[in-house]
Amino acid sequence: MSSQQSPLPIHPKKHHERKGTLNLDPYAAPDVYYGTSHSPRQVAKSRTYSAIDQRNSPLDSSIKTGRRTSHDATGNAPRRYLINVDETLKTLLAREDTDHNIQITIEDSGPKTIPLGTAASGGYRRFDVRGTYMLSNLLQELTLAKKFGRKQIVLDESRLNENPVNRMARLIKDQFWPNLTRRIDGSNIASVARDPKDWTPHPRPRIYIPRGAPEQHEYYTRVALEHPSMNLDVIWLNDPPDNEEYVRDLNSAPGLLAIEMERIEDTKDGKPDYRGLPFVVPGGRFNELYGWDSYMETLGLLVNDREELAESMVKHFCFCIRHYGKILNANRTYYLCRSQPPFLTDMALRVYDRIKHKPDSMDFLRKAILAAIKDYYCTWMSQPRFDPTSGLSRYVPGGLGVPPETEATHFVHILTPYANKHNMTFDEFVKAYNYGHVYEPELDEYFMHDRAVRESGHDTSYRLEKVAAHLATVDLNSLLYKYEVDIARTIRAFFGDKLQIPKEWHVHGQPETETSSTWDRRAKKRRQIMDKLMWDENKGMFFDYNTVKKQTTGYESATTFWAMWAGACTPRQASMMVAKALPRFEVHGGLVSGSEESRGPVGIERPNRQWDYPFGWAPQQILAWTGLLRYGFEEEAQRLAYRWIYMCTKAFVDFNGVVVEKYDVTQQISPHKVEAEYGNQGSDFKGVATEGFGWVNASYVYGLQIVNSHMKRALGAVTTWDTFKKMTEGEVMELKPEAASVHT
Ligand SMILES: OC[C@H]1O[C@H](O[C@H]2O[C@H](CO)[C@@H](O)[C@H](O)[C@H]2O)[C@H](O)[C@@H](O)[C@@H]1O
Ligand SMILES: [Ca+2]
Repeated sequence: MSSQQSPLPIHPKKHHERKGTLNLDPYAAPDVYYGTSHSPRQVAKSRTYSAIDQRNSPLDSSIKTGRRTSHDATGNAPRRYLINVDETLKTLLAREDTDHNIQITIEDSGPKTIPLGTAASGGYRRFDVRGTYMLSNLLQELTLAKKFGRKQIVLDESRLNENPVNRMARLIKDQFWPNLTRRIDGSNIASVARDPKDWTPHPRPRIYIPRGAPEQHEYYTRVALEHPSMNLDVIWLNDPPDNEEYVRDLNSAPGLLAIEMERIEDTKDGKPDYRGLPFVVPGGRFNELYGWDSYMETLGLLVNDREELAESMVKHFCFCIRHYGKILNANRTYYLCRSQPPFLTDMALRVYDRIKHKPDSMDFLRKAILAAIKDYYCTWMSQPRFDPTSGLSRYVPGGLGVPPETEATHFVHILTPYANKHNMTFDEFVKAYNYGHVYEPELDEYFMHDRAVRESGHDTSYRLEKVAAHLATVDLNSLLYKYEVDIARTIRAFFGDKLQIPKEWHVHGQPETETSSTWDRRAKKRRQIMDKLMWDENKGMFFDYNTVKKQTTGYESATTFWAMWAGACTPRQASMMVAKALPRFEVHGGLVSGSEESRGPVGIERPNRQWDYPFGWAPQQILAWTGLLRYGFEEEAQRLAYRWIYMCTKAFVDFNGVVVEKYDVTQQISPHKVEAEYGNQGSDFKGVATEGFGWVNASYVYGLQIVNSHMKRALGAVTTWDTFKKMTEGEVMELKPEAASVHT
């Protein structure tokens, strides 16, 4: 074949010229792969495309009719295809997407094969791309190429038949994290301030600024004046910002809450200029800085060497604690009274460990610990969250009325009987109730618990429904135990056992200097109380403690393993949890949130709750793996990580690269299909998933640090745990060295 017909790098003399363009890493990120390798200049220079014999292009009639064609064999060189993007996309979807959802999955019943012309033959020789996985990868690649404006591409086959574990990990690193990354500043405020959950008739971008950040008010005011078309509303926040009536009233004009910015070079006319620090959002309809999602994401970001992102998320939390008094559920006005499970100390220590060579790293750690101490006192150890009788803490956020951010229909079944009772329409009743024009103490009680459920992050679950605000949960108290030990350890190890508290971080009644012994005592005390009030020796697990009824709830929840994560249990308790509790939660795809028995029967009258059986969530897996490793249960940690990674990989392979917020961990075939409450964020994409879901992305790359290389190979071949176990029976499993460092 002449070089005219085959101008791709098969000619040694041409090889050098094409370095960095057509000879790109086949696994390069899409912006590089479709941006550089197929730049218009390169296309014009190369005769590749003009050399395509259209009669033999992948778009000829034989493809459209699905007829098989004969192929030439090639040598051992990696194969590349020459593809006209639009037409191949059209043909591919027409043949293979038989249920028309713009995804190619195992539920489609097309011929499952499409011939593509090789680049080496100028499109003349063709080979079949076969099977759901390769075809769906083709769809994903073509969709990406189109997004980058490519009309024609040279596509490495290795992008289509890539080991699925490598592919998913690669997408998380190169695409999902960047696509989930946001900043809030003048360059994008008009779009990021928009809220897909905004319920008002005329949404507009609004940014609320705390009184302690006048520089941001000045900055955004200038941006709004300079860009009137943005229609940006810049509003001072009241001080204090979390008065319940005030927060309720803000629901008629909801907006973003300002977070940390960095000063950059002044504008041309000498005005102070700022840039928002980056952060990662959870994904789906959640487009803000979230509380515990950010911690989970941090674990994945650190695996993927994105410490600068993790660092700035810690800085955002410090900003939130300083100006809003807490780590917010998320930075929207309707979350001003609500926090989420606190992970700041562990997050900051992990980040510090990765940035300690930087000159300002000690400042970073100091500020984060000062912020965590303030969060501890103001949020978690103040009433109503702190229960002085038990000495434990509960999720009890403030707030009035109906949480506005849920789906419109979410509370219909609860509120309709009250609307009928007051002879009002649904909307009239909600308004009257929110503004105290009708008095319904039972509803007040219901919504107090509902808000607590949301603050717990486990929204929603029969474990917590109608009782959450009374519960000293295992999860929260384990996290606070971890705060206490981390603070003690940090003060001792980094601050000479004397941490001075500057004025801006000082809390009423706090000593001017914090020392480790106080924090050690607090931790010891909490552990004793947890042991006394929450531990069940017979069941071998910790249970939530009802501070009103003064008894444990008996609801079996995977949050029992958080005590292991935090180091709040004895080695003996840890062994008992492994022996007795673990079998109650371990299923096909890892850990289920709670036991089926505790959840009880479900049906039309009692629908599934997304944080109950049979659903499994990334944070539960991550914390259990880390806890198990902490107490020396490597085998169990590896097995659970294997199960979870297998399940995510299987869904990814069979369902067009899907990565979702949560999974039905009992399902072998389509675990990503979850019919509960808010649907499943991350499943609704056309052609290609571009973000995954923050904490699942993190769990995947973090879990890959825990399984050993043998397991990783088996996962790449999509081998179930049971098969893998049979294959390796009798072998002694090696523990990956990285696994030893996954806990702090
Ligand atoms: O809008 C409904 C609820 O959405 C959030 O909760 C869920 O998503 C969060 C983001 O991934 C996650 O942190 C939480 O655990 C999920 O249950 C939000 O946090 C809730 O406040 C909100 O009511
Ligand atoms: Ca389909």
